[in-house]
Amino acid sequence: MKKSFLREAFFIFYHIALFEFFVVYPKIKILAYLCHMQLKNDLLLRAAKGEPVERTPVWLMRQAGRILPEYRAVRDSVSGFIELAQTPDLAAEVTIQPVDILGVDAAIIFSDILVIPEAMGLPYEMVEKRGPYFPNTIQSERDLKKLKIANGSHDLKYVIDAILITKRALNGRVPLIGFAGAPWTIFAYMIEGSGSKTFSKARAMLYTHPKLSHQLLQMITESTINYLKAQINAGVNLVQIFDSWAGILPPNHYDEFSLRYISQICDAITEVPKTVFAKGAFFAREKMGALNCETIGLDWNMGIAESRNMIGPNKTLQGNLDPAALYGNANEVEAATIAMLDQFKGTRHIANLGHGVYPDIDPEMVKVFVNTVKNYR
Ligand SMILES: Cc1c2[nH]c(c1CCC(=O)O)Cc1[nH]c(c(CCC(=O)O)c1C)Cc1[nH]c(c(CCC(=O)O)c1C)Cc1[nH]c(c(C)c1CCC(=O)O)C2
Repeated sequence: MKKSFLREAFFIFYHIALFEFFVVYPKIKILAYLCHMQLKNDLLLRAAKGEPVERTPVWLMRQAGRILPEYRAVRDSVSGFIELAQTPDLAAEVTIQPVDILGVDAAIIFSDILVIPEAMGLPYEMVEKRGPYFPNTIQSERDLKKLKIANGSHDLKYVIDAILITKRALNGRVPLIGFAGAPWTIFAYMIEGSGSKTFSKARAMLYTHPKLSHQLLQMITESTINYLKAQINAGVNLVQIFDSWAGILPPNHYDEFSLRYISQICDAITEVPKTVFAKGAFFAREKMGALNCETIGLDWNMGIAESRNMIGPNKTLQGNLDPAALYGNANEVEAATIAMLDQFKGTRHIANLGHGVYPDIDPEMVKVFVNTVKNYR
């Protein structure tokens, strides 16, 4: 009798324990995870999806690094940009600085578009005051054979770790933006080996070796998709593709060697909203309206009303104050920002500059820009 009672008690206890462990505990964990992940400010995501917003969200391209003395203090504590980007705790710290100091509505993970060539087997250096430099470049089939398709979570683990730390530290205050370079812009650096006014070696390659160009662009595209998916799994809420050198291609080459690959990326990324910023691609605006993405970034040369007509009503537009407008005094910055906001008329808009903020801009003027957007109705 006593024995069978004990057996019964053990049996019940055993099942309760099983239920707790496999049903209740995971549910609590998932709930905690969701609560933690719930964004307190999701203006950027709602604006990207075309949902109603109380006010226009605002952030700045290249807001992490460049302008803040707080950034320079962290950077001076290590050997330079690359070590900073590869130290997840520090990368997370400088990612969050603009949220704390400038009051922007989103953070963008501190890294660089050139981590992709490195993960494919082509390392870069960052030369003080001159920019990126690749000791080896791609010139032939033989060079291409040395490259591999990058695996985002393994080859770029330091970025993924920085995202995980940033998400925890942000605690849902604002969304975190992930990013990558567009395949054409990455290709341009891999062929040219450094920045250039004309990228003539990279453009020559499209004429002299079209097949090799497509092979390399396809490898970059697949690496980029892997990388963006790894960023999304780690918690980024939106991704932006930077095609910084879009504007140096003729329209037919832009279709064939850039848009085609951006389009593959947009189709492959289905988990979060996507922004495509193609600097100088005024000639491609109609086609960009047909991309499978939520937001199109405008540079400051692109007319706002004209861009809306060409891109259509079904995309959010991001931009596009001239970065040089921030050299003005507070009244001038405010007036320029209001003039820009007036033209967007509040419809599907994310406020930003028309390109990255310039390194010698006074952070106080960035605050005037941000606060003008926040107070605008
Ligand atoms: C073309 C391009 C690059 N990198 C990037 C682009 C696309 C955007 C654009 O068109 O501006 C993108 C980028 N680079 C960096 C970020 C971090 C996040 C952000 O603040 O937006 C982002 C989004 C950090 C960085 N990338 C770089 C720095 C400066 C390094 C330093 O601290 O000295 C930072 C903070 C270096 C870099 N990296 C690159 C160049 C040409 C340079 C040198 C000149 C410069 O500062 O822009 C390549």
